[in-house]
Amino acid sequence: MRGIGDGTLPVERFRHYVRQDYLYLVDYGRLLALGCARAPDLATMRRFAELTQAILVTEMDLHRSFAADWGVSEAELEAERATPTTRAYADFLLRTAALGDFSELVAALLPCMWGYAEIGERLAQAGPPAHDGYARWIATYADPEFQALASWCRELTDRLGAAADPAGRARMHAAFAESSRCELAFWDAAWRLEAPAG
Ligand SMILES: Cc1ncc(CO)c(N)n1
Repeated sequence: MRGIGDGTLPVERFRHYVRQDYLYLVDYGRLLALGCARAPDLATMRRFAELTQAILVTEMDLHRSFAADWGVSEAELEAERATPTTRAYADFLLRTAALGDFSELVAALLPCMWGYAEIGERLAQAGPPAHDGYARWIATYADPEFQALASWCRELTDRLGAAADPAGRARMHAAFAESSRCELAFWDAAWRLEAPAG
């Protein structure tokens, strides 16, 4: 992340990250769409629809723009093979969405939004790097709209946590912790240029 902030990140690591992140975002979009379907009220449904749109359109446009810069087509991005780390993270999210309750789903999606909002904000405060692509990456996550969606996710998690019984809260904690571990592993996998599964 520091390498994105100061423009020194070797581009092969960034490329690896963008290609795997594209696959990740497809499933993250599915998670949000499932959240939309399961949301307890219409106002929450609308937010989930907005979140889904923000990921599948705005955020993935960023990835598509990088791919275009590298002469990589959208179809090639989609055809990329997932690494074990990408697969494990996406499987965990979708398993939680399929088998857990709405509160667990929300706790599982929070580290993704919160982590990137935090990184985007901090790197933006330090000023844009000389590298155009990395500056674009930072601007996407520092954007007030992304920041607002991340804040809303935090508030929703707090509300659901306050309303949950101790066992429900423990399940939320577990989902949040597992997702946070997956986030860290995802950065590390790009750094190591992890090979695709199978
Ligand atoms: C792995 C990962 N987590 C969170 C985000 C932010 O949506 C992202 N693009 N990728």
